[in-house]
Amino acid sequence: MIEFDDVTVRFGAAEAVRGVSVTIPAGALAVLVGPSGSGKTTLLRLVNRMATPSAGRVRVRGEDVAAADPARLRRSIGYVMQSMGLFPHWSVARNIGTVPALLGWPAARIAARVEELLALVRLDPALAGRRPAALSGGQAQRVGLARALAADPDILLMDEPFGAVDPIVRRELRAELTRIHAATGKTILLVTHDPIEALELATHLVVLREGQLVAAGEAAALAAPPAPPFLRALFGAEALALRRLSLLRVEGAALDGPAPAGAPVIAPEASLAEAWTLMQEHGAPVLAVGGRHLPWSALLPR
Ligand SMILES: Nc1ncnc2c1ncn2[C@@H]1O[C@H](COP(=O)(O)OP(=O)(O)OP(=O)(O)O)[C@@H](O)[C@H]1O
Repeated sequence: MIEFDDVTVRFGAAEAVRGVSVTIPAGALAVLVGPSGSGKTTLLRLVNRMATPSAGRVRVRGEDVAAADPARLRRSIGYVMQSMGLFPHWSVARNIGTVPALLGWPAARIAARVEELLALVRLDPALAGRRPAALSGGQAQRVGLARALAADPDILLMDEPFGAVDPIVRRELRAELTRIHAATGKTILLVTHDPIEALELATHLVVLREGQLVAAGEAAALAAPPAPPFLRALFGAEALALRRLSLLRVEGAALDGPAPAGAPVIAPEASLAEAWTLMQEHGAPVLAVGGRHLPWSALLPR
C-alpha cells in the first residue's frame, strides 16, 4: 500500500533519511518511532510529496508518487499535524468540511458528512458552530482528526497528533484512534517520539535511528523476546512484554483439554493481557476457554 524503496532524502550535505526500504501493508496502523532527528517526519512527508526523495522511490497504492499530481495526491490522503492548522476564523463545521468543499461536494452532503464525523470522533454536535479558539486542546485534536477523515481517504498521515495535549486526554485520544482504525480499516502512518504511545497504538512498527531503518514489522513480533537491544533500550523490556501480551489472543495460546472446575472463563478473542488481569483478580492460575484451558505458563514467551 505504501512502499519506500531505498529512499534517501538529503538537505544540503545532511542525510535526513538514508536508504530506507520498508512496506506498510494496507490497513496497518504503522507507527514511525525513534529519537528526535531520526527522520520520522521526513519519511512521513514523502508519502504526500511534502518531501522529495533525493534517491529511491516512494509508491502509494502501487503508484510512484513522483509521477502523481501533488494537489490531487494530498487531497486523497488525510493529514493531521501536531499544530493541526485549523483555520481560526472558520467554524468547526467549516474546518471539517474543507476538503469536501474543495472537491465540490454539494452543501447538504458536506453538512451530513460533518455530522457523521462529529459522531465518529465523539464531539458534541453543539460545537459545530464554534471557532477553534473556543475549544479545549483535546476537542481541537478531534476536529483535526475529523477534518483529515472528511473525504474518506484510505490513507491517514499523523505527525505527533497528540503532542499538544495533557497525558489523560492523550490516552483518551489514543483509544479513540485505535477504535476508529478498527472501525474504518484505514491505513494509518503515525509519527511519535513516545515509545509507549508507539507500542500502544501500532499494529506495525517502523523504528528509525539517524535516518536509517533499525527495525520494521508487526508490533507483536518485534515486541516478542528477545527484542533487539536497540528496541529494548528504546521501549523498555517491561513495556515490550506487556505490549506483546496485549497483541496476542487467548485462542492462539489456549491448550487442549478442559480447565479445572470453577476456573474463571475468558473469551477466545480476549487478549493475553486481559487473561493475565483475570488470573490476578481471581488468584487463578488457569482459565477456561470453551472446552480448552489457558494455564498461566501459556502467557510466557516461547
Ligand atoms: N527542511 C529541512 N531542511 C534542512 N534539514 C532538515 C529539514 N527537515 C529536516 N531536516 C533535518 O533532517 C533530520 C531529520 O529530521 P526529521 O524532522 O525528519 O526528524 P524527526 O525524527 O521527525 O525529528 P523530531 O522527532 O525531532 O521531529 C534532522 O537532522 C533535521 O534537522
